[in-house]
Amino acid sequence: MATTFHKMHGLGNDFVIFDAREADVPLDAARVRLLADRHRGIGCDQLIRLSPSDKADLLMDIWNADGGEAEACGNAARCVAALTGAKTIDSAGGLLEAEAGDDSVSITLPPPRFQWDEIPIADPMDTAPVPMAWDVLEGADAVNVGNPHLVFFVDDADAVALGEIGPQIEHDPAFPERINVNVAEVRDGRLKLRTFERGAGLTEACGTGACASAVAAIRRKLLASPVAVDMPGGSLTIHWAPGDPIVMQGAATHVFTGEVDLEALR
Ligand SMILES: N[C@@H](CCC[C@H](N)C(=O)O)C(=O)O
Repeated sequence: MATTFHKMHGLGNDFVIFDAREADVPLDAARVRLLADRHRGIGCDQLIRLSPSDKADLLMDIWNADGGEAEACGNAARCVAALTGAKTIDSAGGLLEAEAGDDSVSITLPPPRFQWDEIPIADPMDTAPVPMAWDVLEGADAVNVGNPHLVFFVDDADAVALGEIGPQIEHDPAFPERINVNVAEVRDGRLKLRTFERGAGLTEACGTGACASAVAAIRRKLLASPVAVDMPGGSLTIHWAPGDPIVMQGAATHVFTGEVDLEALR
C-alpha cells in the first residue's frame, strides 16, 4: 500500500516527513534506516512523523538516519510549520511555537539547560567548559536545547577533521545519550558553524546546533543577540537572552511529495 511522504530540507539538512494525523504510519528503527538510506531508500538525515497531540497542533516524532530517536530538530520544525501551518508543535524536547512567513519560519524553543545532569553527562562536572579533550578539541561548552550539544570554539572551523573526531566524541561514555558535536568560529561578528550530528554524521546545517552554539557564544560574550550563524547549507538567525526561550529564524524548502510502499522496503 502506498504511503504519502514529503521530502523537505532546512538549509540542506533533509527530511522525509510522514503525516500520520489521519492514518497511522508504522515506523521502527529498521524501517527508518532503510527509508533514510540514500541508495536503498529515499534518503534523508532525519525522518519525521506527525501525529495528533492534545497539547499542540501536532506531535513531531524524530528519528535520525541510524534509526535512533531524537528529542529535537530545529530545521525539521521549520519544515513542519511551513508544510502544515502548525503554530504549536509538541516534541520530546518540549513544546515549540512556530510562525511561518513568506520566506522564512521562526521557531521558539524552550530555554536552554546547562547542568551536567540536564545535558546529560555521566558524572558531575562543569559544563562551561567541560574539562575534557579529544585530540585537538578541548574546552567545549555543553548545552541542551531539547537535545544535547557540545560546542567547541575554534580558530578555523574548516580545519577540524570533524568527520573523524565527531564519532569518537558522539560515542564517548561520558555522554550516556550520545551527543551532537559543533565546531564554531567567530568571524566578522558572525558564527561559522559545522556540525557532526548524533545519529546522522556531518550535515549541511543543524538548527539546534545553531541555537546551542549561539547561546554558548552569547554566554561567553563573544557575540550579542541576534547571532547570525553560517553553515555549509545556509544561514540562520538566533535570538536569545539568559533565562529566555530561544528563537530561530530561517528558510524551509519543500522538495517534492511522493509515495512509498513501506512493506516493500528490504
Ligand atoms: N538536524 C537537526 C537535529 C537532529 C537531531 C540530532 N541529530 C540529535 O540526535 O539530537 C536540527 O536541525 O536541529
